[in-house]
Amino acid sequence: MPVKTTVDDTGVVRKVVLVGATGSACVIYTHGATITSWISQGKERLFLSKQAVINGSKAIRGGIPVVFRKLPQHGFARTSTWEFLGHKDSIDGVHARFLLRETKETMSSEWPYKFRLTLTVFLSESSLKVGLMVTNMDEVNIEFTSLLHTYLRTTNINDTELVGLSGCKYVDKILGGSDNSDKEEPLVVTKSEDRVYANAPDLLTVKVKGEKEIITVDKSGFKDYVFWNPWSELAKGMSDFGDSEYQEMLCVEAGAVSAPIVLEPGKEWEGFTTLTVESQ
Ligand SMILES: O=P(O)(O)OC[C@H]1O[C@H](O)[C@H](O)[C@@H](O)[C@@H]1O
Repeated sequence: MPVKTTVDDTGVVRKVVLVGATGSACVIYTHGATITSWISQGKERLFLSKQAVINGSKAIRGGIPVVFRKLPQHGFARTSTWEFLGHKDSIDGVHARFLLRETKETMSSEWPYKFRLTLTVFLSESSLKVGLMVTNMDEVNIEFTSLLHTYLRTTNINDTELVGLSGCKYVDKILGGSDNSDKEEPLVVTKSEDRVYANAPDLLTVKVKGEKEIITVDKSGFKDYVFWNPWSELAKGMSDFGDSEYQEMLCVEAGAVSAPIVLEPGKEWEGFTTLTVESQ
C-alpha cells in the first residue's frame, strides 16, 4: 500500500497519507498526530472544520486529536510535533506509528515526567483502528487522563442517531450532576451536549436516517465515552469552527477521563478505538 509523506525544509515529516488498495485513505499530521481524514467506501467519514488551523499554531479542529493530560484544556499531545516512526503493510491494510516523548517544556511543566506515547493508526478496507500506548519511562508513578477525540462526519445532525448508550449514566458537563441517564433510544442531538459516560459499553453505532451505511464505534482499554456537540451558541464562540458546522459533526470520544490511569515505572497502558463502515 502506498504511503506518501510530506517533509518540510528541515527534514521533519509533517503529513502522512496512507492509501489502501480499495480506495480507502487516511491523512495524519505529525502536529498532534492528528488524523484529519478517513475515506472509506468512497466517502469522507471524519469531520474537519473548514476553519481548522493546520499551521501548527494550535490544535486541529476536527479529525481525531489526541487528548493526553487534561490540564491545561486537553493537554500538550494535540499541539506537539510527533515523530513518524514508519509504516508496515499487512494483508489487511497498513499500520503507521507516531511517537511523542517528554521535552524540555514538558519536563518543566506541572507534569514533569518521562514518558512515551505511541499512536498506531491501522487502515483497512472498511475500518480505521487507532491505538494509543502510554509507557512510563520515569522512576515514579505517572497519572494521566486521555481521549481519542473523534469528530465523526454526518450529512445532517437532525437525522443522526447514536445507538448503544440507552440506560447508561452520564455526567452532564453543561448542566452538572452525575445521575443523568439515557432513556431515549437512540440519542439524537437537539442542543449543546457535553456528556461523560463512565464505564460505558464498548460498541456504539451511528446511523443517519435514509443512509444505507452505518458507522460502528468500538473501544478497548478506554473505559469511558465523551459525547460532544457544541450546537449553535457555542459554535459562534469558536474561531476555528463554522457557525453552522455543528450540523455536520458529532464527537464520540473513547477515553479514560472518569478516573485517571496510574502507571507504575516501566509499565505500559494501551487504549484503542475502531471505526468501521458497515451496510445495514
Ligand atoms: O475546544 P476544545 O478544547 O477542543 O474542546 C472541545 C470539547 O471537547 C470535549 O468533548 C469536552 O468534553 C468539551 O468540554 C470541549 O468543549
